[in-house]
Amino acid sequence: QLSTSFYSKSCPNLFSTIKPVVQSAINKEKRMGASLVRLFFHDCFVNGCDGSVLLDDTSSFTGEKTALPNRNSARGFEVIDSIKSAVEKACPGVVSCADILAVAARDSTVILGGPTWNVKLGRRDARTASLSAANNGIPPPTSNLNQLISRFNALGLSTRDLVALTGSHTIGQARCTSFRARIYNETNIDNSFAQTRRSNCPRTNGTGDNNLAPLDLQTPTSFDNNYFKNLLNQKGLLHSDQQLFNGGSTDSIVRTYSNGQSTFFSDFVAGMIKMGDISPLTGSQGEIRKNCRRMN
Ligand code: HEM
Ligand SMILES: [Ca+2]
Ligand SMILES: [Ca+2]
Repeated sequence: QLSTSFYSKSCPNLFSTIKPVVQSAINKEKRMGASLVRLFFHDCFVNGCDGSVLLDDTSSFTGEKTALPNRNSARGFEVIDSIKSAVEKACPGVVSCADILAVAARDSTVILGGPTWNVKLGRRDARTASLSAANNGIPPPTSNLNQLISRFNALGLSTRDLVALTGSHTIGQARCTSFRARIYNETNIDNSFAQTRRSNCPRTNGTGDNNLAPLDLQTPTSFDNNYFKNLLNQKGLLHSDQQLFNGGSTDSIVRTYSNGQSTFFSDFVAGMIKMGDISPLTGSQGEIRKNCRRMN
C-alpha cells in the first residue's frame, strides 16, 4: 500500500526539500549520514517503520530512546527535526516522520557514495512506542549468526537481506563498549587490528566506554564494499560483523559482495525497500505528527 508517488500531489517538492537539509548536516559532520541510516533501521525493527524511535520520553510516557541499543548511541534527532520543520513549511500537516526517516536514510546513502532508489511512502506515525520491543527487537552486537538470521527472518527479511543491510557498517562508528569483548577475547580477529583497537578501548569495563572506532577501518565515510573486504581479513569490528564471515552459511554472500560493489548495491537497495515495508501504519491508522518528538 506504500507508493513512490504518495506525496506527488500533496507535497510535490518533498524530495528537494529534504535533500539539502541532509546534505548540510553531512557537510557539517560526515558521520551524520551513518546515524540517519541507523535511525531508520532502529525504527523499522521495532513495531515497524512508524516513527516510534523519534518519540521523546516524558513524565507520563516512555519511548525507545533509553533502550539499550539507542541510549548514548542513536543520534540524528536534531537533523530529523530540521527536516520536519522544512517539510512543514512546504506542506503543513501532510508528511509523516516515519516517511522522513525513510527518505533521509536514502539521501544519506547516496550522499556518501552509495546506491539510490525510489523510496516507497505513505507511512503514518505511531501514537505509541515500546521500550521493551526496542530492547528485544534490535539485535545486540553479541549476537551469533543464527540469532541474526532468525531475527531478520522473523521480520520477513532473508539471510541475504541480513548480509546486505549490515553492509551499512561500511559507514559510521561504534563505541568501545560495543566491541571491547571482541578485541580482547576473540581469536577470529586480525592481531594487529585488535592491537590498534585496544589502544583506544581500555580493557576495563567503565573506562573509555564511549570511545569511538570506525566500523569500516578503511573508508568510514564512504558507502562502498570495503566492509566486506575487512570481514575476509578478520577485521570486522563487532562480534556480530565477523559472524557474517566465520565459516558459516553467509560466507559465500560476503565473498560475492567483496568481489564487486554492484551486487552489494542492488541487494542493499532491495533490502532497504523490504525493511521499509515492515508493518507500516497506513490509511487512517496513527497520525501525521506535527513534531516528530511527540504525538499530536
Ligand atoms: C545485523 C545486526 C546488527 C547489529 C548487531 C548492529 C549493531 C550495531 C552497533 C553495536 C553499532 C554501534 C553502536 C554504538 O556503539 O554506539 C552499530 C552502528 C551502526 N549500524 Fe548497525 N547493527 C546491525 C545491523 C544494521 C543494519 C541492518 C543497519 C542499516 C540498515 C545498520 C546501520 C548502522 C550504522 C549506519 C551504524 C553507525 C551509526 C553511527 O555512526 O552513528 N546496522 N550497529
Ligand atoms: Ca518503529
Ligand atoms: Ca566504507
